Parts: sequence; structure tokens; C-alpha cells
Amino acid sequence: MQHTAPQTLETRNPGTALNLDRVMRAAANRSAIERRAASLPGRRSVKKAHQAAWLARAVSCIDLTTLAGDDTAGRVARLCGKARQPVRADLLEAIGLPDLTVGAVCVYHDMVAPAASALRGSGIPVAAVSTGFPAGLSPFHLRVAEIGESVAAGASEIDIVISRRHVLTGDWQALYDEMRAFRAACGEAHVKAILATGELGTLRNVARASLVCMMAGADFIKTSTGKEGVNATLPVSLVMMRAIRDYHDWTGIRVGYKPAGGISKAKDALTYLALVKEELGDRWLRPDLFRFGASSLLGDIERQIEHHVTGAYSASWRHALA
Ligand SMILES: O=C[C@H](O)COP(=O)(O)O
Repeated sequence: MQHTAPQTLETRNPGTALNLDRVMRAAANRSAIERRAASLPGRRSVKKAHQAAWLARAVSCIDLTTLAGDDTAGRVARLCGKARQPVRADLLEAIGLPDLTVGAVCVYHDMVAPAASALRGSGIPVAAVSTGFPAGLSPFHLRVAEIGESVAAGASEIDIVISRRHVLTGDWQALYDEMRAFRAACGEAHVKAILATGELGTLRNVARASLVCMMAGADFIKTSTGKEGVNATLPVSLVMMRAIRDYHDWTGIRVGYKPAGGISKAKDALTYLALVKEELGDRWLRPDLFRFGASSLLGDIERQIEHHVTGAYSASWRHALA
């Protein structure tokens, strides 16, 4: 099991032409999806002997995130320290993964330079949320320019937000063109398309938007900004993972998946990993193709690893930063 070195992302998705026939064929059977999603938690309990390995895998896939108006360079530097050493050194030694790190650190544009400086030499990428995050309603040319600024400041991953109105009005060409422009502005940086699924109305819209963003060259599709009323859910994840699977069957290209927002418990993280394994297969269980967008998940995972190693839980305040 490879857990440690942060990896460059999978070979990029060049995208395809916009294929409207495929887009319109994309559907989602809500009741079947909800039934399957409801059966997931609890059904898969990871055997105790494998628990630490799965928890470590989850850590390696975290985009450790801070997206708060009161972020400061100092606070981001402390978060980056946590990214470098996400779990207490003695616990990492005990589970045989002394070099474990998170997948990336995710911040607003102004915090990209402090994060890049704090992570220098670690190989851990900086991801920037961009394009008028979270609503994506600033002028288009500014949204495109923002991407370039974040890349110049040191971000090698860019999490863009799509215009929800293009989905809500069924303007797939506009969504495709927007995503293409964002991807081009990223240059070598990998681009994650945030769909803000809680604002897209239907699961069918989620399926179609997923497909259009992949056709336009998204390297990852991501559920949410964390700021919508409803963020990552299992039904939405099923729809998006199946869109990724269909795109792979069609093109041979693997696009990554990032559920984000509201995932704060180790148990939920393990449910997501099990779902990825079942729907997409083991190849997707690595940080180049799977990330959790999460600000507080790491703290709970660290507690669970501590429990696995020592048989006791520490107080959650001891894991305050993440
Ligand atoms: O992309 C990441 C999310 O903004 C984090 O959301 P969270 O604070 O609910 O974990």
C-alpha cells in the first residue's frame, strides 16, 4: 500500500468535444440511488487489523482545507505543519508509516504564497479555490485572471467553481466553454471542477454537469464548496462516480473525485473509501485520483489512529488544528 509520497496527479484529462447526445442521455434514478446510498453506512465495517491502513489512506487523500475570512499567514503555516506531519510521530511509527502526509493544502488565493512557502521541500501541493469562490458570480475575465494569479503565487492545483445558472438553464455549451477557458488558464496546474451539487436542483443535472466538465477537461470533479446548504452526500457521490466510470469507459481517461464539505468523521471517510473501491476500483484509491475536501476530518482520524495504537482516546481539543 503506497501512502506516503504525495503524488503528481494522474495523466491529465485532455477532454473531448462537447457531445450533447451523451449529455442528454445522462440520467439518474433517484430512488435506486438513494436506496443504495442508504445501505452503505454500517454495511462495510473495516476489519480491525486493516483499520489503521485504511485510516492512513484517508489521511493521504485529504485536501487539508482552511477557507475562513480570518485566515492569516501564521494560521496557514500551522496548518501546513499539520499537513507535513498529520498524525503524532510516535503513532505514525507504530503503524509503520513515518512519512505519511496529507494530499494537499487548500486555501484562498491570498493564502497561496504563505502556504507554498510553508510547504517548500515537502512535495505537498497547494490547491487554491478560485473563480470567485464560492458563488462564482464575479466578472468572467476576473475569474479567469484569478486562476493565473494563483498559479503564479505557487498553486499547482486549482479548484474552480462553475456557474450554476448554466446548469439550471440547461446551457451545456456555456458550461463547456467556461470550463474550457478555466482549464486553459490553469496551464500546467491541475483543475478540479466544483459543481456545487447542493444548488443544481436534480441528480440528473449533477450527472450532466459532471459529464460536461469532464468533456471540457476537468482533471477532478468535486461536489461542493463547503458553503452550500447541502454539501457532499452519498447519493450525489454515487452519481458523480458513475459519471466518472462512464467517461472512463468511453475515453479511457481517469478523472479524479473529490467529495467536499461536511465530512468530519473517520467513519464517514471509510464509507467514502469503500464506495470508491466498489464503484471505481482500487486504482482510484490514491491521492492522484481521490481527495477529501475537509477542514476538520483529520482530527477525528488522528484520534481513531491513536485509539488503534494505544487502545485509548485522547480529548478532541488535543487535535485542534485539524
Ligand atoms: O473544500 C473543502 C470544504 O470547504 C471543507 O468543508 P468543511 O469545512 O465542511 O470540512
